[in-house]
Amino acid sequence: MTSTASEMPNMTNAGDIQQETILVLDFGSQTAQLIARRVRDQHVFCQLVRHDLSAKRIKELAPKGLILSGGPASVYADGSPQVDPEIFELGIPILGICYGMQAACKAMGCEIKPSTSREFGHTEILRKDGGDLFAGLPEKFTAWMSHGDRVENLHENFVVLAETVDCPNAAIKHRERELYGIQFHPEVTHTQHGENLIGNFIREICGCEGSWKISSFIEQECEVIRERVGNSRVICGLSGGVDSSVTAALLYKAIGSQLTCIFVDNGLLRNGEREQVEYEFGEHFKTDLHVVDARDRFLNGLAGVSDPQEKRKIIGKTFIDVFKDESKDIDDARFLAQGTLYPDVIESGANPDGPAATIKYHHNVGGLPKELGFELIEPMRMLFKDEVRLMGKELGLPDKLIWRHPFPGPGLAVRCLGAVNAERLATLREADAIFIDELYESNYYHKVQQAFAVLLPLQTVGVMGDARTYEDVIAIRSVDTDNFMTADWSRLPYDLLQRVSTRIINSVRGVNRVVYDVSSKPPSTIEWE
Ligand SMILES: Nc1ncnc2c1ncn2[C@@H]1O[C@H](COP(=O)(O)OP(=O)(O)OP(=O)(O)O)[C@@H](O)[C@H]1O
Ligand SMILES: O=c1[nH]c(=O)c2[nH+]cn([C@@H]3O[C@H](COP(=O)(O)O)[C@@H](O)[C@H]3O)c2[nH]1
Ligand SMILES: NC(=O)CC[C@H](N)C(=O)O
Ligand SMILES: [Mg+2]
Repeated sequence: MTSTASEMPNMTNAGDIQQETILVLDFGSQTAQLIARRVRDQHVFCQLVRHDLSAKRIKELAPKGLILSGGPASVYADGSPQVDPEIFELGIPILGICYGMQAACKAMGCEIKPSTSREFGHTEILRKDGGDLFAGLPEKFTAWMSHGDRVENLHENFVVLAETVDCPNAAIKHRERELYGIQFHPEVTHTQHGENLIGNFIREICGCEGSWKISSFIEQECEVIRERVGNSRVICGLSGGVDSSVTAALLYKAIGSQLTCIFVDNGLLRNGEREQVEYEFGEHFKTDLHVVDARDRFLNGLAGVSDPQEKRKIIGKTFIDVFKDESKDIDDARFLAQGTLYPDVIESGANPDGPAATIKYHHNVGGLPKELGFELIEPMRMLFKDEVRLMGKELGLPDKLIWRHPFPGPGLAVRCLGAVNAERLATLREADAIFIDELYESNYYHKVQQAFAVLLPLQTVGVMGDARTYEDVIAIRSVDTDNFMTADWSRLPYDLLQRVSTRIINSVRGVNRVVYDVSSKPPSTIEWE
């Protein structure tokens, strides 16, 4: 069978989930991802799905529990997202958080209204009842709230577990069903005992044992890969980045010499990157490594294109074309392995069960051509970056590689805003190398999670050697993040920024201005395109 990108062969299908799973129904909360991470911290697999997933589909997926996330809307507003009321008949324990609680209560016949006193930030929670959800928690604790609506006229079927000064129904439980609601957010670290509360829900109430560990995931995936691949060969797109290196290491563990790695020099790489990959993977790892020089092919394809989504699509397609051509000489190369991660999948809106918003087409997911010509193997499609790093460690990869900053597959093309050509790429490459060098020199490289330079599509006026200049602007970006779904800009020391700026302006021809990006994600993203 030849798979197309839209079929997504190893997407979760009915019956796919063997391990105990919690599903988070996403109502658009900024912290929905965080809920999933918190659940996984308890060694229980957790997936984000769309808020209106039908009860029928949920039953097929057979989760041990459901968590309804918060969300920006008001449940009483026209067109606001609602749950399928049938989910309350499935007999699966449910925890509603903020909007999720309000949506559940509305479905159960309670009234939700705008509150006269809204609660944002730290709020004291006062417990009123024992109960499993709060087991082991103190009578009073501080939680993080962010709501303007509240549940009024609580139905008699509910009992109140906790209140705050301004919110009489801060935590509730249905008398007959395993249905809980909390108006505060246990997933954020500002909430005291949030971890215990989530732990109580998934272990005591949903009955999860918590056996989902990276080491068992590796063994399980190796089995799945061996079974799927049989005696065929697997081509792995290897970029030298964390994700594909871990993918390659996992595949090597599973199928050994049936693996061929292809590194594509797409002309969009950073200074010295090709040499580094050739050295590290050719010398240290005994894999069959093909290095393909496809610089002209990519740059010709990108000529005259400045739309970011268009760039990603062209790059995604060219990658596949290169993989196809290169694998012509490789016998029975049926499979293509990629280091696709969960955030790539979610942000591309590519999971039919998942939340729908398309933020950008990651070149390796939404940017893939329809007729792929390979069956995809994406063992980490359900993992977050920090989990992949753990897996890399478990598989014995060196720290230097595991802790490398991520570098997007479309490379410098999405950091060279506007036209992409050899000359502009050279300018960007030089500026980027200086920034990274200074980060290493000052021991900041490993204190931040991702840093890079961006070449802006505009010129500004400068004065150099008493003469007017009208030249390019370089933006530098550095972020602190643990899972790349949310991020804050790094508070780099001024003298470091100053050294970077001086070195770039003095030595990179055609640049007369450097700016530092002070935006967080959200509302910005980490990359500029
Ligand atoms: N230059 C390249 N040659 C071959 N394959 C590539 C190249 N760049 C990206 N890919 C493929 O696309 C996938 C996604 O790229 P992405 O940048 O997200 O991951 P990565 O490079 O492996 O890790 P990191 O996020 O740490 O950079 C890679 O896992 C790899 O399979
Ligand atoms: O392989 C990739 N293909 C892409 O198209 C792509 N876009 C963003 N990124 C990387 O993803 C992380 C989050 O980036 P954003 O905040 O810009 O969405 C950051 O680490 C980005 O570098 C990509 N990686
Ligand atoms: N954080 C939330 O889920 C907010 C829910 C709803 N919009 C409110 O203001 O109450
Ligand atoms: Mg990369």
